[in-house]
Amino acid sequence: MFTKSTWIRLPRNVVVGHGVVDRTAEVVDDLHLQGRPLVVTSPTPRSLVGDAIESQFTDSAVVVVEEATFESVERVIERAEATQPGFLLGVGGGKAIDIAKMAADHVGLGFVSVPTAASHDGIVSGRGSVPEGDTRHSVAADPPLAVVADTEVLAEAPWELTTAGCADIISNYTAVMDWRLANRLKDVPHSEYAAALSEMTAEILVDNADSVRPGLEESAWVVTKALVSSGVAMSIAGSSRPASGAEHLFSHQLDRIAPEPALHGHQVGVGSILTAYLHGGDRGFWTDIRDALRSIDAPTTAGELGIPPETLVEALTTCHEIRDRYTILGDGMSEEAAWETARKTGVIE
Ligand SMILES: NC(=O)c1ccc[n+]([C@@H]2O[C@H](COP(=O)([O-])OP(=O)(O)OC[C@H]3O[C@@H](n4cnc5c(N)ncnc54)[C@H](O)[C@@H]3O)[C@@H](O)[C@H]2O)c1
Ligand SMILES: O=P(O)(O)OC[C@@H](O)CO
Ligand SMILES: [Zn+2]
Repeated sequence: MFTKSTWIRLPRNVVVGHGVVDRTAEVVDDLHLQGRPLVVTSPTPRSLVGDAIESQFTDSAVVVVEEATFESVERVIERAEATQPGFLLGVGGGKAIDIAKMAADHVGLGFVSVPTAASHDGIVSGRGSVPEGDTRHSVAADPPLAVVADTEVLAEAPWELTTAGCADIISNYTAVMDWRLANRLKDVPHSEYAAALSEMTAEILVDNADSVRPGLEESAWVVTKALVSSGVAMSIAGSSRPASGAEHLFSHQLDRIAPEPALHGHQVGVGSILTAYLHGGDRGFWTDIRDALRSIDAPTTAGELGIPPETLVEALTTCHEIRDRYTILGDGMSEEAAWETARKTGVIE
């Protein structure tokens, strides 16, 4: 008897292009959302597009968040209970969008994602990523009802935010390898459609790396399309598996232990060099990953990340513990092997 079922949640409208932030109210109308918005944002994005967004609504409430924590989610929920909005707008980088997404899910309201940086593939996904104690949760949440990605705003964002988004996409290669391995070894549920879409997204981005250059609105367009596509792969999978393997565990651990963590995308990019090496050894394709990262100006070494070598090795040897997600790291690497991997790949000079 056939008993399988799936429920793929996707945004209804994805609006990408020049000046579209001024059409946020129109996008909201198209979704038939009622009432006023609660804008969830952080200080810089608020100063950049806050007025442009708020002026489109007769009345709006705002909550400013700084970190992706459960306390921040709680604060947004309290603000929503106090202000009774009709929907939430998440405006900013990955952290503000994750918090808005999770709070909206909790209070049962619709949510619209307005990224101000092309820095991560949570723009569209039905996941929220939050650290807690020794672990890192990938929380299921309703994906945004709509995405409003203004390429003018995204192109003016600091270049390193865009290169972080590119690296988050390039890391899909190793995430998919880990997912296939986990399926073969541990019978972890796997979707070949989601895996293929995730890999293809990385491939298209790498093929177009030449057109990804600072200040070009065309670059913001190329990268945003890839981030949307990667988020859709996560929605099809019903998990972050197609875009998050051991390279993400490594980055999540750096977020916990590094004196000054780097951007999420930059850390997963370097993690991807390391885990690509583990998948294939000397004959592996880790050099392709490194070269792809270099071609879009993303970091490829501990030094470029600003992470001390000892911290990087500690993250590599302990990150398998932070989540129950089987990857190439298995039940952990020895310290010697971690140093060797980091040196052979040039991640530690
Ligand atoms: N839910 C998911 O599926 C998913 C996917 C990928 C990443 N993430 C999460 O997203 C976070 C990483 O996102 P991030 O790299 O955007 O970090 P972030 O949200 O901390 O943003 C980085 C900084 O850039 C600022 N910023 C945003 N737009 C700007 C602009 N236009 N100009 C100047 N500054 C601007 C932000 O205010 C912040 O200070 C991590 O917590 C990661 O786990 C989630
Ligand atoms: O579930 P996590 O590991 O937070 O991954 C989500 C996202 O960062 C994938 O690019
Ligand atoms: Zn990521």
